Amino acid sequence: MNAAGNAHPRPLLAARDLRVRIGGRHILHDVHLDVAPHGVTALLGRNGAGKTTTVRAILGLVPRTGSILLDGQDVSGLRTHVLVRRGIGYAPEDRGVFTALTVAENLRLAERPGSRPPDYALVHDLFPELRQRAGQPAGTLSGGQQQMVAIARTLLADNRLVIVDEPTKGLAPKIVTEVAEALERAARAVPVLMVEQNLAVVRRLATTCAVLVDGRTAYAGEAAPLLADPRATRRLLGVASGSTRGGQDPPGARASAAESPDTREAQS
Ligand SMILES: Nc1ncnc2c1ncn2[C@@H]1O[C@H](COP(=O)(O)OP(=O)(O)OP(=O)(O)O)[C@@H](O)[C@H]1O
Repeated sequence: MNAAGNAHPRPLLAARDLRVRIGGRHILHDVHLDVAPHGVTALLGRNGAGKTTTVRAILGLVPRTGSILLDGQDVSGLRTHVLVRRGIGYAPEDRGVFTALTVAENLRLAERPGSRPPDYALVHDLFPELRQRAGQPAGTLSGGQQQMVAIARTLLADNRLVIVDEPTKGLAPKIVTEVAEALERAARAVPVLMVEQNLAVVRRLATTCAVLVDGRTAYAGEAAPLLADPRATRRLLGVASGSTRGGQDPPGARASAAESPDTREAQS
């Protein structure tokens, strides 16, 4: 219960009727998404469903319509640099690491004059390797280490929401576990919106989720009931929930919210 006596606290970020059109093509039609004020919210969907575009729309990196509230304040019309100043951190799918700069220099880029001092203790506790490799050019790091730099940067800045896009993509299983552990601990400090196709990672980290199908929200709610329903995950994500990786289309599989009577439909 929150102070108002509601079972569901106000979402930290609430996107409604988010639409994106690029080059005359409708990429997002009607996305709505609530990011919980605590822990990890997962954004799921098959390849090409619109997950990255949704994140980019929230950040103002693509022209969008619809409403976006951050902590109840309308931020729909704000440009990216203003949203960043308002405390939205972003670790993009390509990690956005400056390869010619050292690890320490990459981290220093996240420091924001005038806001609270960067929490290097937290970052070095989560990612001890980054302290050891402080003087190493980031371009010589492994993919997993670069991912750690990208996540660490979002934690150093004084952010109230961190968005990570496919943090475990392409990583070896051992590194996936390390990144998942770090995110789990990071989410105790700041709420996280995570685009992820590794359902084992989603199961471990996310309490709430939204599933996109063809640029529309097809499910929004608790993650556990969805992941416990192999028929629903097969329909919406293209895999049975016992599988590790969502997002791939098995032959003959077709995600359709309309044909999912046992799956809670998205609510406006
Ligand atoms: N700049 C763009 N120009 C044209 N089409 C685009 C652009 N960006 C995305 N798209 C298209 O929009 C659709 C959604 O792409 P998006 O990257 O958001 O999906 P996704 O769910 O993140 O996919 P993936 O899991 O493969 O990363 C895809 O069909 C993609 O080809």
